Amino acid sequence: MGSDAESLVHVLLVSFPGQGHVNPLLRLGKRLASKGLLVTFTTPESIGKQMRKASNIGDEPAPVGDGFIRFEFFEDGWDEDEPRRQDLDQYLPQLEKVGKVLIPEMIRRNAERNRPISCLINNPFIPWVSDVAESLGLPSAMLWVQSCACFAAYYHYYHGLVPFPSESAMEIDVRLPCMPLLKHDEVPSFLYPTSPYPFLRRAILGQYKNLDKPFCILMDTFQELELEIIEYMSKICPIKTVGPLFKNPKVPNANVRGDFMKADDCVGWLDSKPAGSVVYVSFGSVVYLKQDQWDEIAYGLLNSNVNFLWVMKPPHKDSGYTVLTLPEGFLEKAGDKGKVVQWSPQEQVLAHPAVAAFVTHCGWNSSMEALASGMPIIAFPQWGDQVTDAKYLVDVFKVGVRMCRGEAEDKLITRDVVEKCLLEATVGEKAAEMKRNALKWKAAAEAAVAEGGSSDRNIQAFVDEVKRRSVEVALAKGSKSTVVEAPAAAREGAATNGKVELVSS
Ligand SMILES: O=c1ccn([C@@H]2O[C@H](COP(=O)(O)OP(=O)(O)O)[C@@H](O)[C@H]2O)c(=O)[nH]1
Ligand SMILES: O=C(/C=C/c1ccccc1)O[C@@H]1O[C@H](CO)[C@@H](O)[C@H](O)[C@H]1O
Repeated sequence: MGSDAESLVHVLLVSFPGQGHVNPLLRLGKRLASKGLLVTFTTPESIGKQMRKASNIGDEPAPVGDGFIRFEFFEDGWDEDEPRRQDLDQYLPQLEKVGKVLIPEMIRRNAERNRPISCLINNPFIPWVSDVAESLGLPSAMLWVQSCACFAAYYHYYHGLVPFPSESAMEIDVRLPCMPLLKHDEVPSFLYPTSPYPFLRRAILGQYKNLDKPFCILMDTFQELELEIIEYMSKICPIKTVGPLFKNPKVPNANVRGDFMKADDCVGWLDSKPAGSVVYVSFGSVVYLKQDQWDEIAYGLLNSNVNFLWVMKPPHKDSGYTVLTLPEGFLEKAGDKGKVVQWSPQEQVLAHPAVAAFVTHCGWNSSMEALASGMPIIAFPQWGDQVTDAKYLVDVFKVGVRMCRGEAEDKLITRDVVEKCLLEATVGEKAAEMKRNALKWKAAAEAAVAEGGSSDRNIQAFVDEVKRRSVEVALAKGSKSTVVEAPAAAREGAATNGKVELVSS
């Protein structure tokens, strides 16, 4: 590795191996690199393999702005085709067991190769990363990859601060400070007593058990979007909002991406469509609908007569899902009005002038990408944070219409409802009003990440703090020579050119 990269303060980003987690952490990594850090991104090799195949990930550190980003993956201890990876109840403990050994080894290896790590950053579902940092005397931070509203909901649940739906009172509404009243089915659904995903509730609440360990909780949201709840929770936890992370004003190294699948080409097809004439339909990387629901959506799309781009990702072979099919003759009937792909370049799609609205499962990444692209949505949430995000997108941010309330309702949304929602979001006064609101959020998002905006200031403050702490870490370890760009406070009385040289004892 070039000595340029070796002289920079080095942070290690450890990601849960899900697309909705890798994307925001990698985007944060690029942002930190652009501000002059050396960033190493790691996640299990099973995903590393897919990322290398689908995206442009080389062996050398990639230059990003003033810094660099590089990748190192770790083995999770299971065979390549181990089906238990799809069962998080088994996989999360395995990841913790292996990660607690291999991440310290990775950190030691990097120190031996003249790039000592000064800080660890993880995303939710793998809260043990802050234990690793603590055991090695390193600072850690956590990137919360959902909304601040969801963060607050989990916080109040964990500390038992307000009543939540329980077995004896399933349908109670939940009143949280600085938030609209949440109906029982608008609370993050992992908290329902009947949730089929108790392992995800455990994983997320594990993060709250460890919440005193990270010195900073970074959030992929922005001050202006969730003002009151961010201010409220910031008095309790060391929160810094840094989103929307996907909107990087300086677009440093757009080649570094973390897709698990190569995106199909659909931009040429979009180019051939009139402005505001296409509905984009995607349910993210994990949600998988039932065949009868898929059929209703298909007929709703045909009957509404809109142009559509529909993502139909293949299920993982060990997921237990059967492959969805389209109704017979569907593609012929749609003709050039419709395009079906396995994976889309979503950021480009949402920014495309042909796209009028987005039917989304309301994962937080998709929600932020839509808001920051000025894209009205049609909410089709299923579980977890998605049901809360849908509430906010429709009733608080006012950029969408609701097509369903979530998986727990167990209700087939018929083709008539699908058609009605598609038309409501694309034609008429309500559609125009949602578009105006969406464009306001787009402008606010751009201002937040622009130089001097709320998220940009927070990123810069975080980078300065990491650099300051790296000096402390190096001193405590009596480590080998590390040159850092010193933050203003540390510069006083220090060496020339704003650099501090620490020499090993
Ligand atoms: O065809 C697709 C579908 C999704 N995404 C990306 O995958 C991520 C999905 O994250 P989200 O939180 O929306 O949902 P999840 O997949 O975690 O449920 C987002 O960054 C999307 O831009 C994409 O690039 N192409
Ligand atoms: O990535 C996941 C969940 C992955 C999973 C779940 C069950 C079995 C295997 C893998 O969740 C998504 O995370 C996003 C960020 O927290 C969130 O916004 C999306 O709604 C989730 O779908």
